[in-house]
Amino acid sequence: MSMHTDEMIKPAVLLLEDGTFYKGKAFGKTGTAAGEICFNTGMTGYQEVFTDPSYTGQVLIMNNCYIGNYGTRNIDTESDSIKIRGLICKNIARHYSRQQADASLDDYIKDNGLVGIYDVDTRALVTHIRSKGAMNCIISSEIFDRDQLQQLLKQVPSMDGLELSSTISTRQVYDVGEEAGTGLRIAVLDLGVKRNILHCLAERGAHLRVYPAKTSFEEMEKFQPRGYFISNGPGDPAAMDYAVETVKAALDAEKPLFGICLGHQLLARANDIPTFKMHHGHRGLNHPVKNLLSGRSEITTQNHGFGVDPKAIAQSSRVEVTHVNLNDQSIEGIRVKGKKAFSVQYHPESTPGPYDSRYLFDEFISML
Ligand SMILES: NC(=O)CC[C@H](N)C(=O)O
Repeated sequence: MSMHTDEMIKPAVLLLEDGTFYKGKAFGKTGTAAGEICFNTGMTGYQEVFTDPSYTGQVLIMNNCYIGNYGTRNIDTESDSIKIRGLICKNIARHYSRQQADASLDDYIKDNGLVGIYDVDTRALVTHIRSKGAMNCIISSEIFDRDQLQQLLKQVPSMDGLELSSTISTRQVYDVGEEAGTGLRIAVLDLGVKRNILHCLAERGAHLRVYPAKTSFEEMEKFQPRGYFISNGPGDPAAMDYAVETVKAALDAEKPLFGICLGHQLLARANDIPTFKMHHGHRGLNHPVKNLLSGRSEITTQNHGFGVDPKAIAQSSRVEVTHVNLNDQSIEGIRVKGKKAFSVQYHPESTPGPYDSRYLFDEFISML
């Protein structure tokens, strides 16, 4: 049980690149944090979202008006630590209730050294970003001077053109899943992989070998994998030529390949389809997507700020669209003609989110 008393309430501030300024209250670590501001519309799953490596470098607004209601659990994580740079909320739950919880969100955030601001009008803030688009921001519970904050904010790099995967990818090669027997060896290029993706593959009998972001195709071939998985991850796919080369080599070798989110963007790039920075991205648990091959719709989990160019795909002789977003018609899935290579922009592993798209893991496993 976590209690806040009035004496514990300290001020915090938020400044956006366009000068928008909010006063709120501090929680988590006392400090300053800056990055690209983005918002997630999910009503549950905050801990999985905070630990998703694809959020590296971002300050996150949670749209749900209360965060922390069910505390935190040591196992509800998508990586070994919180990856969001900072957190913006309307309310932090003063009490949490869940029998299996290990800690309050407040304690968890403090332990992870995350700077947070709450009591911000998040509805107004999200509406602002939806109309003005993605931009950088700074939050602080130690610096309150706007000029000083503005100076610090100017030093924060734009997400456009930023390569981040190599900063958070595994340093060492490691194995997950069945090691003796099934022969379903998959080489995983870790660009910031979520744990549940590895779990979804391993529970289908795969033996995974997970490699650092800058591993070459030749190096991974030594494992003699039956297929390649290209993971999700943070940053701008346009700044990742090294990974595009790896994907191209896997395609040239006719190896089955599955990509999720960043992996999808890289599969597009490997086929000369450029990516672009979206206005404010898709982040939530209820994005409707239509599978054009089956005619079925899925409710999907999403977390991306870049997309693949629809015009280039329409003109491509190599790639075809398999999934579209029913909200804005953006490209959600592609496959490479004549090859066993496909990818989706959304997150079939969900966590948090619905299980509608788990069939994609079955399809990849059956390709092997
Ligand atoms: N979840 C992801 O893999 C995100 C991919 C990429 N960093 C984007 O924001 O679009």
